[in-house]
Amino acid sequence: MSISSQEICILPNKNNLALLQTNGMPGNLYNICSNLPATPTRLERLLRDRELRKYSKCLNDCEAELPSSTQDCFSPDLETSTCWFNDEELLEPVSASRSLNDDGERLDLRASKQRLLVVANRLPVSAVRHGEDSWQLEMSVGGLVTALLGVKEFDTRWIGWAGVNVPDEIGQKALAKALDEKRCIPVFLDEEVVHQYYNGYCNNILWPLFHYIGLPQEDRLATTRSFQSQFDAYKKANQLFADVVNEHYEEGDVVWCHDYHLMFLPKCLKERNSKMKVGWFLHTPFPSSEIHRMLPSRLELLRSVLAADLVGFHTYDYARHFVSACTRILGLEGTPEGVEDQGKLTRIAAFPVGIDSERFIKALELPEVQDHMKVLKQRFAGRKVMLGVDRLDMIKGIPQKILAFEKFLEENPNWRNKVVLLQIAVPTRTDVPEYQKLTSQVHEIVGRINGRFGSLTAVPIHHLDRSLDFHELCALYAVTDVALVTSLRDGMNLVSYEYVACQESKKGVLILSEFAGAAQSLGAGAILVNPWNVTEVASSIGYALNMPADEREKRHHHNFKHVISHTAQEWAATFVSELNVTIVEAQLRTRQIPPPLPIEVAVDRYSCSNNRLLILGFNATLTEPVDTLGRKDSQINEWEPKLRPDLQEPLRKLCDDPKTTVLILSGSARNVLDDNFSDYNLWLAAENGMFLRVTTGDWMTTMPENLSMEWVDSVKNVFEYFTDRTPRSQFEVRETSLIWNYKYSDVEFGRLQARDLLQHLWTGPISNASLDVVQGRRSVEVRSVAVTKGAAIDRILGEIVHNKGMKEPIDYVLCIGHFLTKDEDIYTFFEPELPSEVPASVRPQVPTQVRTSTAGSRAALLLKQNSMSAVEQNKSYSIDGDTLHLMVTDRISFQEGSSVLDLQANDYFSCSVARKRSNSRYRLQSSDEVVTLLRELADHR
Ligand SMILES: O=P(O)(O)OC[C@H]1O[C@H](O[C@H]2O[C@H](CO)[C@@H](O)[C@H](O)[C@H]2O)[C@H](O)[C@@H](O)[C@@H]1O
Ligand SMILES: O=c1ccn([C@@H]2O[C@H](COP(=O)(O)OP(=O)(O)O)[C@@H](O)[C@H]2O)c(=O)[nH]1
Repeated sequence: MSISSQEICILPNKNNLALLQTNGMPGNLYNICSNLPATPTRLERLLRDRELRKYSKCLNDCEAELPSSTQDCFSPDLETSTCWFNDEELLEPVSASRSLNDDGERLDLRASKQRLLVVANRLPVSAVRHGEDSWQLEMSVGGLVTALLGVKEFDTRWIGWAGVNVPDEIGQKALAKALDEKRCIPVFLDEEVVHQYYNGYCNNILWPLFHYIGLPQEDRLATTRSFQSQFDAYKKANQLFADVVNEHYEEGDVVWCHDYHLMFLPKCLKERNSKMKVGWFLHTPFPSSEIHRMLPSRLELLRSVLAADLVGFHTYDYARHFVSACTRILGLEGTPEGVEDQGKLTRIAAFPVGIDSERFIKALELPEVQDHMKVLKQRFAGRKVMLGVDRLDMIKGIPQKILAFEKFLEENPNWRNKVVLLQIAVPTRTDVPEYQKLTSQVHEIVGRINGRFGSLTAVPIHHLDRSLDFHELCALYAVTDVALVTSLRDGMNLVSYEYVACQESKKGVLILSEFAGAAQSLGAGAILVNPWNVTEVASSIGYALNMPADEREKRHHHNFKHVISHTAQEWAATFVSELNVTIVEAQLRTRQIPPPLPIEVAVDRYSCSNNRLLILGFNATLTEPVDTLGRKDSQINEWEPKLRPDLQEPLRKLCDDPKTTVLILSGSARNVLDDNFSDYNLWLAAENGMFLRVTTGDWMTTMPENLSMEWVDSVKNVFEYFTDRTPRSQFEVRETSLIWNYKYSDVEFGRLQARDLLQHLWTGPISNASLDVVQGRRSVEVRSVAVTKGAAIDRILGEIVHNKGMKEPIDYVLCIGHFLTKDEDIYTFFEPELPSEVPASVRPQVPTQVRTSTAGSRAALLLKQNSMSAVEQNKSYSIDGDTLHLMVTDRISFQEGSSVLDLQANDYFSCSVARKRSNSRYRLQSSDEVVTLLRELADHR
């Protein structure tokens, strides 16, 4: 039995329950098929890569002990004045260390580092113009910069916007040159694009939406109106980034796109070069699909991101939301590995970012930091100091923090002169009106509280609207007693990591919002709070200030261990390693997909043959493609499948060709085929071949004699029950099978219901019946064991040959369809020596031998020319209403002689339609391609 990710075909049996896995759940059977023997699994590759990294780090550490002249790295100075980040290690260029081949197998310690193009809206430096061709570079502020500056394992180049408009060529050249020294490459965006793309679409639409703030209340309508032009600017800006990447890309580079500013970039890059290794990482939360679906551009954004090979998030929750958006909004398949679209898998995973902890720990020893610490200690002597460090952004919950502090002072008068809140509020996105409003709001609250609780000599809140330099910040982190992080939502929040890194001697307490990604990693050591609950935050402040030393120590120790082991370096290395592995895996998977049908060859062989058989599936092969989510009426359409109008003419021509026999072989009921094909001169096989009719004659049944249908009523009851309880699901009763379809229902609810249904079928009243329960992508079908297209074709061929009085053997077979794996036995029927488990990659593309005239091997195939007596002797007829029953027993003995099927290897074409994996020899992408094929055949008589 072959198994695909879409359908699992299992005989009802309690022991099979372990196999009952719906897509998107661990243990999906897809894993089983994708693991070719002797091929390392993804986990094996990743573990091996991790080992190599550890080994290489160990070696680098040893190298670091060597005199500096023996090391081949240089560190350009960063020209800064107000820059707080001026460490010489930053933005360092290449030094030798290690390299992995694509399989992660070889360690070459002297080879150069892997080239990494980091593409982010913001460069680590922002430019300030000092003259026509003179620029000063200042370090940019924000967690993304902090995280990426910690990435040192690669030969990295940054591509991004320098935060300034440079309209003139002289200025652009000079800036590019200055940036080049820092291994940065600028993307120039003009003022209008920045306004619409950065201030508008990024920071006024995506940012608030991704942080669950919703669109700005006051100008919501204005935003709605300007949405399209902002989205156009967003796409345009992304294309400009792509152009710069393409200009600097070298084969083998890893291109790592960052954040919500560049969701369109993976698509732009892959369209130009599908071989480029592209990863995309989101630094913000990815919201529930219920939020994402509000975006008018929801489909485009998701699809563009999915063009990447690997998509990363800080937490499993964000990753889960993204997968859910893809399944609910795009209707794609979510698997444990990621999201699958037309056979292309985009891997989705969580990669929590960290900081370069060593840098902070070492900085505490520097004299300038020690000096700052001394000053701060003197300044706040006798008072406990609480610290807040945030960009002045509405997601950071600064007003909520200050209000909680006010409540604490209100309720704890004894603390009023003994505690101070130091709030560093770094100005950010100052051109966006919402941010301007926030600044005034915060100033107002701070003023009010200081007025209320301040004295002539001291105020409870020290609020600074500015950034600090690195040394000042480290000193602050080190001397304060409590850090207060009250983000309403925050992708990660690196401030909390930095605070922990600097608290090894003081063991201060971290109060951390449960809505920051960091809560998932530092949650055990921190005091977690809901920032919206001012009372809870106020009491947590009291708890933190009064916490005994041993509890502080325990909590700090836990977090410190995490911060020093989950560093930015580790984050980047893990992401890139996983990206490399994903690419290797994608190549392996591609080899499992059948190659496209060589239409020219199929047509050419067709025109050279004399007695051709065309076996065509109906649903999704000859019908219009239906779009599950895009069109609201598609469910209704699918209830009544219709032959595509553009197929009518070619099909008629093919049917009228005396050298061609056309057989429509479908799971559909007889009336459906009658409705569509009565006017054509062809053969209809309904219900997977259990009923057969030449359109000039009556229906007959080819059901095996002993086929029991006693189970139908019980299964029908079960299906009715589930249909009632699953909105938009439906079930169809056919004569030999029952199908429950939940394609249009809520994906997750549908899956859960299917799981329940299957469990009931396997353990309930019909568990001992001889049935196949076939789980389709979003359906469950129950049929008798003997009912498959492959089993029926045997009898059908016998009848066709007999009925037509064929004198010549069939010398060309084209069999195309969108068949369930269970029904793909029809493909192997014509080449039985091929085991169905053999993946497409291993199958010979041109088979050496297909079915020929060996006597006596299979019923109804081998007939003595001019004599149908063998078949006739084994046939019996009965009449039931309008139906003529043709009973053919499975075992028929044949007289020796020539065959009705004399098929050369290259005259047999099995071909799946719109299937990701298949046992067919070839594939067609969609029914559109079927149209092309049939038109071509019809033109070659
Ligand atoms: O570049 P700006 O528009 O001035 O904004 C600064 C950065 O803010 C965001 O940072 C996020 O990334 C951090 C690191 O992963 C994470 O800890 C934090 O929770 C996020 O808010 C934004 O995502 C960056 O693109 C901006 O550069
Ligand atoms: O005056 C300051 C205050 C903070 N930061 C840095 O800004 C980053 C803030 O990152 P976080 O993840 O906490 O939030 P984001 O601002 O990225 O949303 C941290 O690395 C801080 O050290 C800074 O560069 N200058």
